[in-house]
Amino acid sequence: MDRIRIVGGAELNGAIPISGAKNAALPLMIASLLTDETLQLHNVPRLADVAQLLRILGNHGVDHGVAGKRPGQTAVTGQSVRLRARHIIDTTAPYDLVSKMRASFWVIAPLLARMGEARVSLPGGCAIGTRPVDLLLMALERLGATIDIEGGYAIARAPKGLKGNDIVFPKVTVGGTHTALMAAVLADGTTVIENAAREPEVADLALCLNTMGARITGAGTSRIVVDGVARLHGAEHNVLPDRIETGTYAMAVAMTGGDVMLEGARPDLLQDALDTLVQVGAEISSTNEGIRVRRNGHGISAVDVTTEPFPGFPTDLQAQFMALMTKAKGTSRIRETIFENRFMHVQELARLGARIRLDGDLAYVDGVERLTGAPVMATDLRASVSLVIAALAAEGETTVNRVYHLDRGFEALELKLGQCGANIERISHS
Ligand SMILES: CC(=O)N[C@H]1[C@@H](OP(=O)(O)OP(=O)(O)OC[C@H]2O[C@@H](n3ccc(=O)[nH]c3=O)[C@H](O)[C@@H]2O)O[C@H](CO)[C@@H](O)[C@@H]1O
Ligand SMILES: C=C(OP(=O)(O)O)C(=O)O
Repeated sequence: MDRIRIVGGAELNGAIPISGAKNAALPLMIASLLTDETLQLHNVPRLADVAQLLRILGNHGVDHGVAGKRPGQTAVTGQSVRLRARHIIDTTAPYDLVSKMRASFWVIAPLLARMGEARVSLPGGCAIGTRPVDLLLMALERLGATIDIEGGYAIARAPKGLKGNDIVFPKVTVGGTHTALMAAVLADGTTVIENAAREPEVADLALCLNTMGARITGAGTSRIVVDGVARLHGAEHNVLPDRIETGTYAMAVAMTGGDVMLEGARPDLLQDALDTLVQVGAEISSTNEGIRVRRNGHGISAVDVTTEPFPGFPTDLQAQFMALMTKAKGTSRIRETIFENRFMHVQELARLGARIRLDGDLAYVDGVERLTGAPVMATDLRASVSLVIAALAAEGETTVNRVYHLDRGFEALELKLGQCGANIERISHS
């Protein structure tokens, strides 16, 4: 298993190209199941999750190919992926595939919409908490599907097709909104999704679906209206930049000090997190090139945050922000409201000398003068990168084990940080 070795203490200076968003690329790839024509996606990050989803889609009959680089794509980021689901050969997504990646459960919606049936293994929980799908199934039922749970599988059937209807989500769910959208686009009549997730990745999916011939308005707001169409066609679409990767590197610069241009990053995708970083003591400016993050000289201050659905502070940046707060002046209170167990990084940060107390969904982080390197273990994707951020500012050497978590969501991490001056290397073990 690969490990990452970091010797802390170096400032970050230079430029980091921001990759396409994992959490947009995955539902966009799944949308290829909705048409028998080709969907070509550009700016798809090279990640383990993308490779795994290609395997899952292949099982349903999707042909794929990497279609070559576009001008402007660098060696470090992105690939263009061509997907064609000319024939769906299997409407079952088995346990051994779905259990490896939660987002693959979303295939249930396009398979049902196009084929009238889908049999998809329930995803189960993961390190950050339970990952329920009751609201995703509720959305499909509202569109006329029958749902049976048998042998660990959700079996959705709509032999006469789906019918547009109102779907009111009792809480904001990104997966639920993706599911509702992908089912409603081919339903007969109009669907109104109330309390829809406003995450940019939902709007990106809707934009792509509209390019494929769907009729969706209001994506990016909490009320989305979908007028169903009989069929969708092929399209070409650019995946939007990864706001979580952007925020992660912004926090790394705030942690180490320095001056880095996050190329291609869009401030509108993470305004709340950027405002928080300004309160912490970083300087943030937006240019045509991207977002410039600087911190020179003075230290960082403790700031409280609460994770919330978009446009609030994202749960996917909570671990990274906690790493930053370990060296802030004062005590920061960090409340996690989306996942009940997303504090697995706390005990590993403690190994580097962080002082953090947990009380239910609240973490109290008392800033310390110095962190010191140690061997640490990644427990999930964002937790693992929080350890990298802490290690960059720790004295001495840190080894981050279980790097496969990082490879799920951070493209060329050691290259991107290394070219800005970080002392970081991957130690490969075959
Ligand atoms: C709103 C939110 O921040 N969602 C995050 C969530 O999306 P993801 O799509 O995984 O999760 P949801 O947005 O669906 O879940 C939001 C909340 O709703 C609950 N829920 C969800 C579905 C369901 O059927 N029943 C139910 O009760 C969840 O337990 C959770 O507390 O994790 C992703 C990966 O970390 C993040 O990128 C998303 O930003
Ligand atoms: C936890 C994440 O991914 P997933 O929902 O696929 O587990 C994430 O993107 O931070």
